Amino acid sequence: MAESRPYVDSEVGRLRTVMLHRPGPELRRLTPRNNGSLLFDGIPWVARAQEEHDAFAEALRAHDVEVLYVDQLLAEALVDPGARKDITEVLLSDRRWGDTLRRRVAAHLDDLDAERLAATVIAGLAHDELGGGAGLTFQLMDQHDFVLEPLPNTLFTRDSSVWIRDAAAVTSMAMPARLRESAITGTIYRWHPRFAGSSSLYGRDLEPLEGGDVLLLAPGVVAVGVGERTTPAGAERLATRLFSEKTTHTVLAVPIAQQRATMHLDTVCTMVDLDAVVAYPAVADTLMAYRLTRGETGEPRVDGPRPFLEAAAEAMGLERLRVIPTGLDPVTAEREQWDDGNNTLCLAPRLAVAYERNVETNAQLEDAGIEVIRIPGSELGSGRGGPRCMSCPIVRDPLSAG
Ligand SMILES: NC(=O)NCCC[C@H](N)C(=O)O
Repeated sequence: MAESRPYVDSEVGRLRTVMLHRPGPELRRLTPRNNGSLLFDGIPWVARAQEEHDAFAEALRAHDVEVLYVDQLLAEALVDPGARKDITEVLLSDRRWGDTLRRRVAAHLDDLDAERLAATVIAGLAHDELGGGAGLTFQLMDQHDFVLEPLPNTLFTRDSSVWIRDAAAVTSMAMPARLRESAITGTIYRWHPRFAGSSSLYGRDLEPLEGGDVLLLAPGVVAVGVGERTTPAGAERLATRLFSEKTTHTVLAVPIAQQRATMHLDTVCTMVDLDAVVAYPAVADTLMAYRLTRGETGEPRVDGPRPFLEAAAEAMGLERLRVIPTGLDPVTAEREQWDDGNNTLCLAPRLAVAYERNVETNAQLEDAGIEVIRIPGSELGSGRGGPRCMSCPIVRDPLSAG
């Protein structure tokens, strides 16, 4: 069967192709010394995390979703010398190194074939992998430190790029620990033959914007969370770019508290049907939205704020947006929100993947007519992300006519 071109215009159109990353050696490099700065809340049991991830991928395949893997796509892209040059430049731009270490790392990377280079980009480079003769900076490094930090959050493919219709927005990551991830997606989309000719909506050097904050509420309507990761300027820049494409009429900028539990909009609210979201009531009910529409001067026109759920329904042409709450009592709701109960991945309207551990939220979803595909996530969840965070949709059936 011919490969479909990338196209995503909603959160709920039938999912056809998705990009995942199976956790690997980069997770084995999490230690109690670095897990905080690498944005993990604990030290995952890697073999179990891989089993859980395989179960996720299998559940998707069982529903006829094609699963692509980041490391394979990157290795395939890196066969092209241009891709190799691009990614090597990013790796060598570390300002902590002097010329000697930079030359030593460059020589090391040069010796790697495409597959091993892709693996190194993700897993990083440990001190003892480089050997001697790398100068003072290298000698004074703690042997437990990494010359190139690992990227354990590659697992959360949602954040480093977003497809909006047929264009890729390679995002600009806010946290230092994740900066290199969008160099990976940028390299894949620019150099991998599968994505040849696709246009680019955003870039890794622009104002911070992460994919977990971007919700495609309906064709032409995009919500962007603004908080710990996405800046107001990032939301505004994305809106400007989308309006110039003429396919988006409304962007809702939604301020969210700048704290870990609500790091992205998709940690408090995701779509499960054409007109329904699962949401953490303590936050969702109080969210406000600024509405951005196409202005005459080319700059977005801003109005509001007004309640998000109301503004969303209006922009989507609905009387109201149904809200399925996370958990029943406030304590359970808070626990299940923390464990990504709101972070579901819709495979089609009323069909969503969710972590099995969020028992109450899943029951609420089923009561509301949503079919829930439960997956284990005890180890995967230690990075604080659920099925939506762990998936980057590349092809969904369109909801719009054109
Ligand atoms: N969209 C998401 O909420 N992604 C989860 C990202 C988790 C990751 N450990 C982070 O802190 O960035």
